[in-house]
Amino acid sequence: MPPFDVVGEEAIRSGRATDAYFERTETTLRHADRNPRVVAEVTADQFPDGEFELFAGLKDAATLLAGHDLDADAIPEGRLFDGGPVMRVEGNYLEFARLETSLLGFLSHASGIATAALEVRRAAPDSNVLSFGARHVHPSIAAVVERSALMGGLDGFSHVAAGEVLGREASGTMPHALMICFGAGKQEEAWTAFDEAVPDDVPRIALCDTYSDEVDEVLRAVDALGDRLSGVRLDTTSSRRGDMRHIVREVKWKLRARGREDVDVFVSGGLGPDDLRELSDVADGFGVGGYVSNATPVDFALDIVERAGEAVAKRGKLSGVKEVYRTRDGAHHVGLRGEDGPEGAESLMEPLVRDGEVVADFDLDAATDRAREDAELTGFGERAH
Ligand SMILES: O=P(O)(O)OC[C@H]1O[C@H](OP(=O)(O)OP(=O)(O)O)[C@H](O)[C@@H]1O
Repeated sequence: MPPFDVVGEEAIRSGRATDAYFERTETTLRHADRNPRVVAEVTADQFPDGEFELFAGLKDAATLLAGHDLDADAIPEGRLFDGGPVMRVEGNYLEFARLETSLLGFLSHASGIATAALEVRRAAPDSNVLSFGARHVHPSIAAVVERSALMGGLDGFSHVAAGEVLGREASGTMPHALMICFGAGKQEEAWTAFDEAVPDDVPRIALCDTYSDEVDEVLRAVDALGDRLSGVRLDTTSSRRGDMRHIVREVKWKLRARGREDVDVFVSGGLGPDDLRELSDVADGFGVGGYVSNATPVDFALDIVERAGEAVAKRGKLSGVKEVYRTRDGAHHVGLRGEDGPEGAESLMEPLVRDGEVVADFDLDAATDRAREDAELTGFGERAH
């Protein structure tokens, strides 16, 4: 038995990370000597409805398909979509039947998290926003959470091992546990010990809400660390929160009165886009956890839409191979392959896998840029969203 309840990489790659009915399907199709050439599409909604979502998780999905005798196309990571396929797979069905479960899981979870991150980003476009939510999810998907958060436009993340996977460094300073290890009335000792202990390149951001009033602790942190203090974090628990906007403004006022306008004020704890809209003109940065990491996965399904060259579909699904477009005015359009798209519209599908070889690249910064540009074009995350 493995030490943790984790389905491993080998099970995912080999296709054992699947639902049992695909194994039964394979057995039945082989028994019947039937393995049709099909086109299958991954779709969340059939038609556009004005609600965009951000596409993520494609790097892992492509890795899953690699080495199988099939072709695949997809919209690039970081594009917004609203109805119609985000991906299509063409090949003999038995090449990829058992991969459906993991394929949808890779895309669904990452896209849900990336969409929530983009909402957060759009709510406070100029603030420093970090992803703090890995603690809410199974550790085996921490890198998925942090990569998706970055794709949505967050500025950094807290999870150390996810940073190793992504080749980026985790951020963060001190929890309440550190303050409590020193004890009430000894906040100065905790902040000073932190300053003495951690490397110089770690920002000195003092947690200022543990035992007493936020303004009081902030001014004490200023006195304790002097010029070395670069910021303060207010993580006031919800039962004691009061008017956070007023508290932040008062903190900023009193920092200014001390000649310490340079000290940044960060807010964290239970925040979502509405809170960031409310606070972004007074606070300098935010830590956002559960709103992003606990996002509902996108409800993707994989459906066969063409069998042996003939358009097919189950009831309620649209038959035939489709293309998706971004129109000049920022709308999403779904049409049949071979038809002309709307005039001036951009076709979104690109080659992903050819003859089992991954032909796309998955640069995270480029995906983040696409997400920002698409959000601006489509109006994603504006108040009405
Ligand atoms: O609330 P979320 O948006 O999900 O963000 C994550 C929260 O987790 C931490 O607090 P927590 O009280 O769990 O830990 P701490 O007391 O050690 O800081 C962190 O300080 C955030 O407030």
